[in-house]
Amino acid sequence: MALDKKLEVCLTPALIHLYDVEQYVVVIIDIFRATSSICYGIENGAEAIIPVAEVEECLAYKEKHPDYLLAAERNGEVVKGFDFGNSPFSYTAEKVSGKTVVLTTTNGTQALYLSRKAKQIAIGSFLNLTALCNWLKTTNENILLVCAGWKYNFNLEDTLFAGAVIEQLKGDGYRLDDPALAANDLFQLGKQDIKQYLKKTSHSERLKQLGIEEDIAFCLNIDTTTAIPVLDGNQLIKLAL
Ligand SMILES: O=C(O)[C@H](CS(=O)(=O)O)OP(=O)(O)O
Ligand SMILES: [Mg+2]
Repeated sequence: MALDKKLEVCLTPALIHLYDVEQYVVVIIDIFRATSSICYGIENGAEAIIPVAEVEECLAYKEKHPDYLLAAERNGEVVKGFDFGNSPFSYTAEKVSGKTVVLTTTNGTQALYLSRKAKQIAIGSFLNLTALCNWLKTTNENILLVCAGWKYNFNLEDTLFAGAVIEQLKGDGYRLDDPALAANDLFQLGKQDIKQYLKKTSHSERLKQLGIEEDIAFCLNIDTTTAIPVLDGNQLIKLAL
């Protein structure tokens, strides 16, 4: 089979300048917790989630749209005065159905901003893993998996998830780069028990100290949703299939 499409991994947003993102469908990955919460919110009927890089940008939206919900998180905590932060439990149908949410987080929304010129941007998490992969297979495009990492550094959970995506796509005519091969090798190490394997991550430790271990377990549930959030203009909406 001719390997005519690229399947690559950007291990941290600090490396995004190495890629010509316009040539790729980009998948943003921030397992703990931004992209898991976005997938859950869109699945639960949020009309749109508007990702912004800075807290101040959230506030500017509220002036024009008093009905929007404002979500802001920094260093794992809800920013004072905001409706909620980055916990998936804030994105239930009761809270977000029919609503537009403006969201800024420490890592995930930064990765999104830096990838904004991509051919198309989709949001990935363990929650929508198989739905995402099935759709990616139909795009017939080069794919770049962008790991949000932690403060521009590498992290295990986002890379392992990239490896899980590669597991479903490899063999479909993609040419993998070395980061993609490494991510898939990491997935082989952790796949028997992902929750156990990722217990050692520094982010699990941070969230545990904040008393939000349930968020970690929730973000590692596999295939509990099917919605694929995609960027349309400046907002994330459910991809119409
Ligand atoms: O809210 C989170 O889980 C993290 C916070 S941090 O990594 O501890 O700063 O933000 P995210 O943008 O979802 O990685
Ligand atoms: Mg994160």
